Amino acid sequence: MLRWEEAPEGPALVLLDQTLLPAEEAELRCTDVPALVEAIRTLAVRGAPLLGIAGAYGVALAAARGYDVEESAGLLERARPTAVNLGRGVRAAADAHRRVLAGGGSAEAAASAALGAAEELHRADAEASRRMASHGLALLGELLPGGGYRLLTHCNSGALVSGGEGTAFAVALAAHRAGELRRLWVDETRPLLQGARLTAFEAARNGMPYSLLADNAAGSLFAAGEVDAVVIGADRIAADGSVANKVGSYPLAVLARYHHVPFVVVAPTTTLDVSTARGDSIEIEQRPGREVTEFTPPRAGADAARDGGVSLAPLGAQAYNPAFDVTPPGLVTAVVTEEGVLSPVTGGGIAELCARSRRVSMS
Ligand SMILES: CSC[C@@H](O)[C@@H](O)C(=O)COP(=O)(O)O
Repeated sequence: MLRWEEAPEGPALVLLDQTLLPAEEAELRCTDVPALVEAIRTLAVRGAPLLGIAGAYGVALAAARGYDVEESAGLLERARPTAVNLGRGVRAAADAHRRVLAGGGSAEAAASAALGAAEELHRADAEASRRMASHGLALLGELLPGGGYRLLTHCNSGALVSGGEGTAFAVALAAHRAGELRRLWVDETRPLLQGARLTAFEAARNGMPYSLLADNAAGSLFAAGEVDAVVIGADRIAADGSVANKVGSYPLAVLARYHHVPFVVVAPTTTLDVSTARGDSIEIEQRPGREVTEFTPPRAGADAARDGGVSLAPLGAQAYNPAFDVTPPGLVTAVVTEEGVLSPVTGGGIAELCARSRRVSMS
């Protein structure tokens, strides 16, 4: 969903602008770091794994175009706080760049090392996605031996956020290809509608049986016995197994527990963060209140910050708009990574997965 482009006037990072989906599939060419930072803040590029990849390419872009790499890395890393992948991707490329310079290499060689780190991260994420889909499908087979799954998902975790086919969505897609997906329930995911705009778009593209629901309809769906499992992604998993993901994930976990339905988190090991001890230490991004009080339809050239949208509330209404919430490990049935499945979710298990991944992944 993004690519590096070499052009006579210099390199660019080309993104599919997710703010315009599903109305329009348009590309956004970032030729400098401020443009990429803006694309990250406005969610033109989004989702934990892709943020890591974009951040790494951002450092490569700064290096290739002769900007101050350390300063650019700082700007990128601070663009959004919750997904641990962003800082990780940025640091992986910045470290590669720094190592070459420290060894007496040229600026060109350092830039090429930063690009190599970004490409490696991109490739490794595609591979992780394949392995998560396979582990996740096997897990569903164990949890739901009857087959014919009705899966509920939240936000967007497919190819739009990944070097491959995604995280939780990739598991649902694998179930579909295996002939075992009876229905994908797609939460619309207020206020920015990643479910309605993006997951439904990906489900339709893949010919999956899906239905969209307003987030507040989930309770009645569980009560009607229509959900066999919840599958969601993650933006950061703390050392104790707490899972930060799109706001609205935690209420689904509570519902799932009450209704004895498995709640499965699918995330690459690059989303595990053992340096954050507990869920309440995870920084939760607070977004502008107007995302709740106004609606800006996806359309070419629209910019919610500049144009505003259609008012949904009285002028001057205050709003609470956290982008993420945290689900405690006790409510999570399993965490599926490319290195295997952890169930039950414990701090020791997270540390073990993380240690295993260090051989293949980044610090
Ligand atoms: C692999 S997707 C996991 C998460 O990144 C996803 O569920 C999510 O919360 C994305 O939030 P967003 O604010 O759209 O970047």
